[in-house]
Amino acid sequence: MSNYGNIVSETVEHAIQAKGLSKRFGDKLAVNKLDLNIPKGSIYGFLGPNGCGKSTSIRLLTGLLTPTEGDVTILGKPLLGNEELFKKRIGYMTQKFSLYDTLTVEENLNFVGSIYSFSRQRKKVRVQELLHLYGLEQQKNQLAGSMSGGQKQRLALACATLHSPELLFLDEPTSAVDPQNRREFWERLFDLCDVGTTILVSTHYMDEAERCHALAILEQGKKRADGSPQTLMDAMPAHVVEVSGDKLRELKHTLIINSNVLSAAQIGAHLRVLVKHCVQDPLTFIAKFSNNRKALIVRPSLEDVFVACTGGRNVD
Ligand SMILES: Nc1ncnc2c1ncn2[C@@H]1O[C@H](COP(=O)(O)OP(=O)(O)OP(=O)(O)O)[C@@H](O)[C@H]1O
Repeated sequence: MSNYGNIVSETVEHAIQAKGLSKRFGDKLAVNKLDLNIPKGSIYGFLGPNGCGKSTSIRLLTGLLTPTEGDVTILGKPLLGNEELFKKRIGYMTQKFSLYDTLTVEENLNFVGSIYSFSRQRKKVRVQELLHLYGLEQQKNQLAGSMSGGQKQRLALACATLHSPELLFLDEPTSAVDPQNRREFWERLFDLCDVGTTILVSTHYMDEAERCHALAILEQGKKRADGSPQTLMDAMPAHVVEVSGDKLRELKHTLIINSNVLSAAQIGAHLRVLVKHCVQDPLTFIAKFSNNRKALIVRPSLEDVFVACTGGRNVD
């Protein structure tokens, strides 16, 4: 169902559009002139380090924060003035999962159903459906506070989607869970996407960002690059050279002070070096320092793109 592949087409319907979106807290410009065009039915990622403005951007797009400047259009209508209307069409899962620890799994879901004014019968049916869908039937009488990270995450997603929102915002939803739970969680996101839900997810993790149909790399409140993972990798603004041999730490320290080197990081038995595009022949350039060590030009990864776009600062 995703129409991300048609993003260049004029006929693409957008779930989220933002133009010049900015948010200032005192002297701090947390979000700086953000432009977004996110097609309906796609999974879009915000990738960036702590404090780069991911959560603030999400709060601006959900109407929980008022922008200092800029406009947001959600599902074809301006967000400003329609915040109440959108409450029923938007789901939001926060980093902390926002569960009531002293309520059971079922009580948490019932509570959300009441917030959305579901009738008793509709609530009963929907809660049973979600308990089944998210594998929580066995835990339905367990207090949310006593559940594992993965179970809490499933319950939080069930709560955020109880009212079947067309648009779902997920703020670092997998920070507290193990890789297996992260995998399963992403399968559930694609199931939601398949029935037409548009999902915006923020993350620190490269592997998660690579699962998105498209993503924005954010740094210090600014969008440094955006596009599908493949497009970003194809348009990588640096050469990637992998060097192998001995004394790689020594070589790293020599390379990193050269102004044509964006980054040098050891990955296993290789040194992965990002050389600026202005260097015409990166292998000859590296050979000047590498003392007959083996060097190869390799395909960029999303992490290389991230490093090149953000000047070498790492996500944590
Ligand atoms: N209510 C606020 N008042 C003042 N400063 C704020 C407020 N909310 C966020 N900030 C600042 O804005 C910047 C962006 O914060 P934000 O929480 O959006 O980043 P983030 O990318 O979501 O970080 P994290 O990954 O740690 O959640 C940070 O410097 C933060 O301290």
